[in-house]
Amino acid sequence: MVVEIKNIVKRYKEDLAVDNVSLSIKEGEVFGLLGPNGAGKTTTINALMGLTKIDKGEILVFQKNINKFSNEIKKEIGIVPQDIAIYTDLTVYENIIFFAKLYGLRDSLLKERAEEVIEFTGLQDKKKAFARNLSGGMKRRLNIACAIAHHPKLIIMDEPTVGIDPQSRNHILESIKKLNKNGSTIIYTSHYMEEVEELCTNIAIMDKGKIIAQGSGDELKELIAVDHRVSFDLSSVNFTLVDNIKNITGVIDCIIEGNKIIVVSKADSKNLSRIIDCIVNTGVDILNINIERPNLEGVFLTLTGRSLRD
Ligand SMILES: Nc1ncnc2c1ncn2[C@@H]1O[C@H](COP(=O)(O)OP(=O)(O)OP(=O)(O)O)[C@@H](O)[C@H]1O
Repeated sequence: MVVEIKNIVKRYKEDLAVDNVSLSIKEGEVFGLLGPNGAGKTTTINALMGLTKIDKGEILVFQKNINKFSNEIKKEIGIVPQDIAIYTDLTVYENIIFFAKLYGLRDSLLKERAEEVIEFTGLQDKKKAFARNLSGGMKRRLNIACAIAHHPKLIIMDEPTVGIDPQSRNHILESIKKLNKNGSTIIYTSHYMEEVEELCTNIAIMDKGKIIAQGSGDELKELIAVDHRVSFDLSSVNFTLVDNIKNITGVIDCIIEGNKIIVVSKADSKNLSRIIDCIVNTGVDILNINIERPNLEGVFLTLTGRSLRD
C-alpha cells in the first residue's frame, strides 16, 4: 500500500470534521475522494500531508508513519493544495525552479525538468509571465507544474479544477491521466462526480466526515442498479403496445408520458431487443431511444437522500 489511513478522527470544537475514516490506497491507483462541500475531504488530505494534527488514528505513507517522515520520503510526494500556492511576483519559470529546488533538484536536471513540466502543463507561451498575470486556470496549471517537477511517486491533488475554464480543466484531467500512466499514484479530491468517474480507478464517497461507500465506479453504481430505465420517443403510443411491453420478461413497468414511454426493467434483463421488436411489430416508429445509466450522483442521492451539489 502507498497510503494507509487508519481510523482517523479530527474534531474542530463541536464539529467532527473527520469521523473514524480508514482508507487504503494501492500503488498505481487514481484514488478519488468524492463528497459535497464540508464533507471532510480537505481535512483528510491535510492530515495525510501532515498539515493538520489528527486527534486519533494513524497515517502511513510508503509504510512509514507521517510523523516520522524523512526528507527522502517527502521527495517522493507532490502536493497540489486547494488554495493555490505560488509566488505571484515570480515568473512561471522562476516559480517552478523555486519549488523544484525545495525538492532537491539542481543544475542541469533542474533546468531540464522545469522545461519538461512547462511543456507538460501547456505553459510554454507563459514561461516568462509573472504568475500574478495568469488566468485562474493557468495558475492552477502552474501549481501542478510546481508539484511534479521532481517526478513524485505519489501526487495529492485537492480539488484542482475548482473555478477554472473548461480548457484548463480538460488539460488538467488529461495531465492526471498521463502522470498516472507514467507510474505515479494519484489521490484526487473533488465534488464533481463526472471528473471522479472519468479519472478514478477507486473511489471513496465521503459525507459528514465519514466514508459512506467505496469501490470502483461500476461497483458503486451497482449499489443502485436495482433496475434500469430506457425511454423511447415514438410516433404514437397506444395501450395495446404498453400492455404487450409489460408482458416482456424482466419489465417491471411501462410509463406513458405523451408520445414517450419509459420502460423500467430489472437489472440484467437483457430485453432491449425484445422491447424494440414489440414496438416495431405494432407499426409504431421509434424516433429516439435514451438509456438512462446510473451515475455517482445517483449513488450519493440514494445513500444520503441529498444531492452532491447542495
Ligand atoms: N480550520 C478549521 N477550523 C474549524 N473548522 C474547520 C476547519 N477546517 C475545516 N473545518 C470544518 O470541518 C468540516 C470539513 O471541512 P473540509 O474543508 O474538510 O471539507 P471538504 O469536504 O474539503 O469541503 P470543500 O469541498 O468545501 O473543501 C467543515 O464543517 C468545516 O467547516
